[in-house]
Formats: sequence, structure tokens, C-alpha cells
Amino acid sequence: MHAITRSGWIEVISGSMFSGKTEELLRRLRRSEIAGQSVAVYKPAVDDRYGETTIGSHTGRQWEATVVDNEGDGPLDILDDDPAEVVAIDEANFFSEALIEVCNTLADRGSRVIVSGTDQTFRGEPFEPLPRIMATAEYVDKLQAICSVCGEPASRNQRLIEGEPAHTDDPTILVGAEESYEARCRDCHVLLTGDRPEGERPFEGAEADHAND
Ligand SMILES: Nc1ncnc2c1ncn2[C@@H]1O[C@H](COP(=O)(O)OP(=O)(O)O)[C@@H](O)[C@H]1O
Ligand SMILES: Cc1cn([C@H]2C[C@H](O)[C@@H](COP(=O)(O)O)O2)c(=O)[nH]c1=O
Ligand SMILES: [Zn+2]
Repeated sequence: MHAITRSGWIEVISGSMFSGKTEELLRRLRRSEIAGQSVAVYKPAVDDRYGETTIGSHTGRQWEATVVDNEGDGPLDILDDDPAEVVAIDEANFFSEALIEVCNTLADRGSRVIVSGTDQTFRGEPFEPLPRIMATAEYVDKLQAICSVCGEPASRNQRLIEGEPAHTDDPTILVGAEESYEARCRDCHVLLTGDRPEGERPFEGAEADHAND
């Protein structure tokens, strides 16, 4: 909290998948702990890649987290009431827009709020609520990975279904990592558009009725 105003602030760590967002979040949390500050970490229930109650990076580092039901507004109340000096929210791209107000309420009350998540869907469009949180945050770091095709900096998320680029009609939400996504630059990012071939149906392996769809 700021010494004079006693208000907190919002920090966003965003960018493409594999860009090091979770590693950076874990680095900031370790430093807060060394400073003796109280830390609370939240993650959405939909992302179970690293076990129920941990957040984890693609390199295997982990931190204990409270799992929050990311669908609807009600369960976010747990987060809203958190008195911790540092409140971190990982995978913010899975939350509804209710997260925007929660982050601002916590910051108004004096917490340092660290929000991490990817800011673009596999279509290269804004992945709410991240872009709106970025607009209201005090600090924003947008990280880039390495394009898996050309080796340039990568800002986009390439979704691959059985090795082929995803179609623009596919559902927004598909939890995954290397098996379904690659980091790519603007030039190497590919999205299938237009009519699907006769008889081919949209990919159905994703979560239905999500707030961001
Ligand atoms: N294309 C890539 N570009 C950069 N790092 C990559 C790539 N693919 C895998 N990695 C690994 O992923 C790590 C970042 O993991 P993580 O912090 O979980 O990323 P994020 O949370 O942004 O998805 C890097 O340090 C690196 O070891
Ligand atoms: C682009 C995109 C991503 N997702 C999912 C895939 C992963 O589970 C997370 C991002 O994880 P990371 O920590 O940033 O690597 O989001 C999705 O559901 N839809 C998308 O369009
Ligand atoms: Zn490229």
C-alpha cells in the first residue's frame, strides 16, 4: 500500500502463452514473501493443468493457490474480501468481467493486486477481461515468447487441432498447453476462415457456455 494515500494498485503481467507470465508472477510472489508481506494467490477452477490447488509455469515451478469458480459473479466474493497485502490472480483470461471490479475494489482498499493472463484469443482478438484490466491498471508488462516458426518475438497464440490451425468458428475456451498451442509472431499466425468443407463440424473438445464466448 502507498504510505500517504493508503491505496493499493494493479499490476498486469500479460502477453502470449509461453512468454513467461507465470514465471514472472512467481518471481514477484517470492520477493513479496521475502519482504514479509501476506500473499494470497487465486486461480480459476477451469484450469487444472498443474493440479487442483497450485499455479504452475511451463517449466514446472509452482505455488499454492485458492481455486475460484470462474463462472458467474457470486464466488468471486471470496476474492473480493481478501485482506492480504499482495493478491495475485493467475489465468485471468478464464474469469468473467466481474474480475475487473474485484481487482479495483481490492486495490482501492490497499492491496497490491497482480493479475496474470494472456491478452489475445487464438483468433488474435482481445481476450476479456484482460484488456479492460490492463486499461485500469497502474502497471502493465506485456511479455513476448519466441515464435515457434521463425524465432522472432511472438505475441500471438496459435491454436493447433491435430496439428492443423484452428478455425475462426472454434470455441474460445480450450484449456491446454504444448499439445494445442504454439507461440507465434503476427506473420506466422494462421487462422482458418470461411466455410468449412462439406460435412466437417466445428471442433467440439472445448468448454461450452463461457462468459468470454
Ligand atoms: N516458444 C517459447 N518461447 C519462450 N519460452 C518458451 C517457449 N516454449 C516453451 N517455453 C518455456 O516456457 C517458459 C515460460 O513458461 P510460463 O511462465 O509458464 O509462461 P506463460 O505463463 O506465459 O504461459 C519459458 O521460460 C521457456 O522455458
Ligand atoms: C489463446 C487461448 C488460450 N486459452 C487457454 C489455454 C491455456 O489453458 C490458457 C493460457 O495459459 P498460459 O498460462 O498463458 O500459457 O488459456 C483458451 O482457452 N483460449 C484461447 O483462445
Ligand atoms: Zn514467426
